[in-house]
Formats: sequence, C-alpha cells, structure tokens
Amino acid sequence: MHHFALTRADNMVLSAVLAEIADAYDTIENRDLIRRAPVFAKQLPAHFLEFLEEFRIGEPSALCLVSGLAVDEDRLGPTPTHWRNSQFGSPSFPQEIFFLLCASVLGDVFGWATQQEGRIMHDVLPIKGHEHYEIGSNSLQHLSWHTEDAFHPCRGDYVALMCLKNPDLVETVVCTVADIDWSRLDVDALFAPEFTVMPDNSHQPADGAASSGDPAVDKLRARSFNLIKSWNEHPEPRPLLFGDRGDPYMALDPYHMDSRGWSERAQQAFTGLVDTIEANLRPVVLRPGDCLFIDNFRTVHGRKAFQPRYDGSDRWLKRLNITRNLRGSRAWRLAADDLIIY
Ligand SMILES: NC(=[NH2+])NCCC[C@H](N)C(=O)O
Ligand SMILES: O=C(O)CCC(=O)C(=O)O
Ligand SMILES: [Fe+2]
Repeated sequence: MHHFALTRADNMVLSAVLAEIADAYDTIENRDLIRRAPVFAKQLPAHFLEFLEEFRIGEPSALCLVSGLAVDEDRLGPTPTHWRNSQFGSPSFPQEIFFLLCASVLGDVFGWATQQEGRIMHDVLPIKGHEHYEIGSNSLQHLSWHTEDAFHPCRGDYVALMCLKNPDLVETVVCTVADIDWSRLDVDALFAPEFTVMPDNSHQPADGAASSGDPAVDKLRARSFNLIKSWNEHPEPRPLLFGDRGDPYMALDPYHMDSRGWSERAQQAFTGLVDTIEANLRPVVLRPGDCLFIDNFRTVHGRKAFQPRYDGSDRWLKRLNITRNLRGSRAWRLAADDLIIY
C-alpha cells in the first residue's frame, strides 16, 4: 500500500489552509469551490503532492492511504440518518475540502445524475430499511465486492473513501491485480468482449429524488434512468480485463452479472477469476482521518456485514469518484465543465 501518514506539523499547515477555504464557501457541492480545487491543491505541502503524483503515474500500488488527518469527533456530531442534505452546514467541511483537494491532484471529480441526487461527494452510512439490500448503505448484509460502477463506460479511474467514524472497525475488503496469479487464469478469454454487467442498485430510480426543480435537468435524468433500465434488460457484451495482458486492468461486479448465455469458455474463465479474487480478498479497516484512494482499474472492493447502531454513532464515510479522462464522458455531460454524467 502506498501510504502517507500526516504528521502533527502537516496538520498544523493543513488546518490553516482548510479553514481559510472553508470560510470562503458554503458547501462542498459549491461548483466554484470544486472548479478551483486543483488551484487550491497547490497549497498542499510539496512532498505530499509528490506522493500523490507518484501514485497516479507510477502505479506503485493499487491502493493509496493518506492517514492521520485531524478529525474532531465531538465537532462532527451525530452521523446523519440519510445522505440527503448532508452537504449543507456540514461539520466535516474542512475534512471534505482536504479530501477534494487530494482527489483533484489525481484527476477530475465527477458525479452521476442517477446517484445520490447528482452530488459529487457521497455519504456512505447505514440507512434504515437498507440493511439487507445490495447497496453501500446496507449493513447486516455484506456489500459484495465490485469495481465501482463497473457497468458504465465512464466509470472512475479511482473511487476514494474518507473515514469520519468507524467505531466497530468494520472491514472494507479489497483484492488488487497484484494479488492475482494471472498465469493460472484464462486471461485471453477474459479479454474477449463476451461478458455482461448490469447497473447496480445505487443507480436505480427508487434511490433518486422526485424532482430537481429544473425541468431540463429532470428530462435528462429521466433519459439517464431509462438508459439504466435498458442496460438492465439488454447489457452490452464487453471484456472483464483490458490494457496489458501481463498486468491487466479489470472491471467486474459479479453480484450484477448473469452468466447465462455466455460461452462455456467465458463462464469458466469468469468462475476462475471470481474464485481467485474471493481467495485473495483482504481487509482494510478505515479509521477516522483516513483517506483511501482505490485504483478502480486495479482493485475490487467490498465491505463486511455489521450491526448498525442508528443512535448517531454509526460508521460514516465520504466518497468521491475521480476520472483521469473527463473528456471521455463528454457525450454524457451537459457542458465541458459540467461534472455530472447523465
Ligand atoms: N455489488 C455492487 N456493486 N453493489 C453496490 C455497490 C454500492 C454502490 N456503489 C453504492 O453507492 O451504494
Ligand atoms: O463501506 C465501504 O467500506 C465501501 C463502500 C462501497 O464500496 C460503496 O459504497 O460502493
Ligand atoms: Fe464501492
């Protein structure tokens, strides 16, 4: 794991930088703040910027952990019961800004019109009623391992998690391409465009809001949800591995895959890959003040089951999607500088 432990001295420098930015903006969803994040990021210590840049371009590891960001648990107050409206008056605004600045060094942050009301920074927290549903806000049921947004051609290069609370040390689980012995798998079959991945539940209309208040946006969002529906019914065949055959990138989400209709060889190659990943999953426990940048091309991740508390002390993470190729999704966005994929 590529790891940077922020020191007390680092935190002293950061708290001044973050407080100044926090004073100038109202919410992490403020588009001017997000737009200026790459410029603000230049105020991060140079040795820290070098560390992030090395992760981006050198690919020394598929996981990058920045630990030790100061989090005042008392200031945080209770964990929200839902992600809706948590972006307003946020007690973790300085930490959210730090998280955004780091992400902006790795690429461009973006959001999905179909997910958490088109917000850029998501909450990952247990929601009442979702306990046994396959979604990030479940709890009693484990979250199946997956590539983030595996079904979508515009999926992020990185998915990042910042931990605010994790009182029961619930384990996130990961498996990276480096953990896999590719010589034992049918790599050629996995590079063939013969596999189908359906959209996950976090993109289903039931989890979106009623109306945005803007008819043009509502119309686009409706188009987007229709696309999700059609991909559910007729997923497009594509490969599970891509890039270099000796050191591949991967994109899969077995919970949302149905192997009926695939060739015998594709099915066997898929089963081999899934079994290998299952055998190599390992835990990463996020602690308050940890920011984990997961290379979404080289890692699958999930989360163990846990008992939700619903008393304000629940596990609470923030999440960002990051792309290194924003232009790749231009056909799906309203404008060059609009960060929402419809
Ligand atoms: N196997 C899956 N893809 N499960 C859903 C993953 C969680 C989803 N990314 C969310 O925001 O809730
Ligand atoms: O809760 C975690 O540790 C991971 C969450 C996750 O993977 C997701 O929400 O997509
Ligand atoms: Fe995820």
